[in-house]
Amino acid sequence: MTPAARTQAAIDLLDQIITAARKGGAAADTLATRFFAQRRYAGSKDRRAVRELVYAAIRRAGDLPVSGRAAMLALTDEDTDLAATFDGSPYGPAPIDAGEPRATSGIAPAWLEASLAKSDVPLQSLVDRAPLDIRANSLKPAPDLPDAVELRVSGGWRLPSGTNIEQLPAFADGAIEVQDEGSQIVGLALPAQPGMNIVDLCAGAGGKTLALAARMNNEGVLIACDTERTRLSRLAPRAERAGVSIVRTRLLNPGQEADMLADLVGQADGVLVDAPCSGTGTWRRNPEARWRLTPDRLTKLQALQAHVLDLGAALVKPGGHLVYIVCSLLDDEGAGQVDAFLARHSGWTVDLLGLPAGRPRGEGLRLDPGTDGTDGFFVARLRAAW
Ligand SMILES: C[S@@+](CC[C@H](N)C(=O)[O-])C[C@H]1O[C@@H](n2cnc3c(N)ncnc32)[C@H](O)[C@@H]1O
Repeated sequence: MTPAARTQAAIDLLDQIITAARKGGAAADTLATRFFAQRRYAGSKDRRAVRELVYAAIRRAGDLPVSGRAAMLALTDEDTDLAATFDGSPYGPAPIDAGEPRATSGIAPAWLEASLAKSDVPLQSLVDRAPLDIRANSLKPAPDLPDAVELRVSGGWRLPSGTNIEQLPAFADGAIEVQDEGSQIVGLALPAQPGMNIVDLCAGAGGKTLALAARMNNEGVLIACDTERTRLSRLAPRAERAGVSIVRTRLLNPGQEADMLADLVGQADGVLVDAPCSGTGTWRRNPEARWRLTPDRLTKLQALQAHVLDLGAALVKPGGHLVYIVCSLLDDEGAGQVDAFLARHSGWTVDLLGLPAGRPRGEGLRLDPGTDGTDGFFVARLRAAW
């Protein structure tokens, strides 16, 4: 592909991403995969170049751009080579008209930037590129990763960006899992020992479940729940690959969770509530997610967070732990949720957390990309009365 054709391809893909963000369609990564599957003529260098242009344009635009062309034009202000590809050549974009609309640069839509500021969130690095972190699975022999750099968390490693992880023998053997350093760190907040009875209430595809199972040395009971069948169904094959046999999955029906969890009430040594959230801490990985969030969606997420916290609390046995995690930096989803929980439930106390990253925020700790170099998280550990 010519440089101009790559620019036009990036504009076309951005148009699809913008439409999907507006209408609640597929994520950018999924759209990119489909886009290239339909354009077999694009070689690997073309695909990489187009992806880079697309993600640079997404990262730069704080709010939903009016079009893919407007998003790309915003990049041309600092990139004269890119501007030169708007040359009207076959397969290339039309020449730039003075006064054409350009996407405005920023970190997030104005309402969201205001919420982040209210929560004292350092805005720098929120949409930077994320590194590639893995967790070595202690249930398997130590992986051979000559180019890896050790992280602050035991068993955590950073691989050179661009590593094709799925082609590493250690991945096929279940000796490593992709997991952001911050995610590994906040998971440590739940005491997990061999023989314990633990519930991972919002397990998803099991990123934190598998880390818990390894810390339990695959001994005890680990019940992984979720309301999303597709996500939860990805856990069993991952567990098998990782040599984990203590996980029992339980698919919950939204609205009927309490009934479906009734047999577990008051039984768990520990419950992890890795709650559904806005994902403001993971924009490095899904930068277009900030175009999708609305105040109404945020309000609904907050109600869901309070709901899953209450569900989780009921499962904890006297003296047991409830750990609340969100990959959001907003106080309304983090520290504020824990304050509201403590106001609703008497008899719970808060444990001080000593983790290798993060700073105190309300009754918990917050990790942010700018300060910690991890995805953003809030975590708090609560203890049930004896
Ligand atoms: C942040 S994600 C979990 C990520 C996962 N723990 C991991 O480490 O990869 C939140 C999960 O909560 C699930 N969820 C939403 N509502 C729920 C509910 N009422 N009960 C249980 N899980 C729920 C979502 O389907 C989603 O998979």
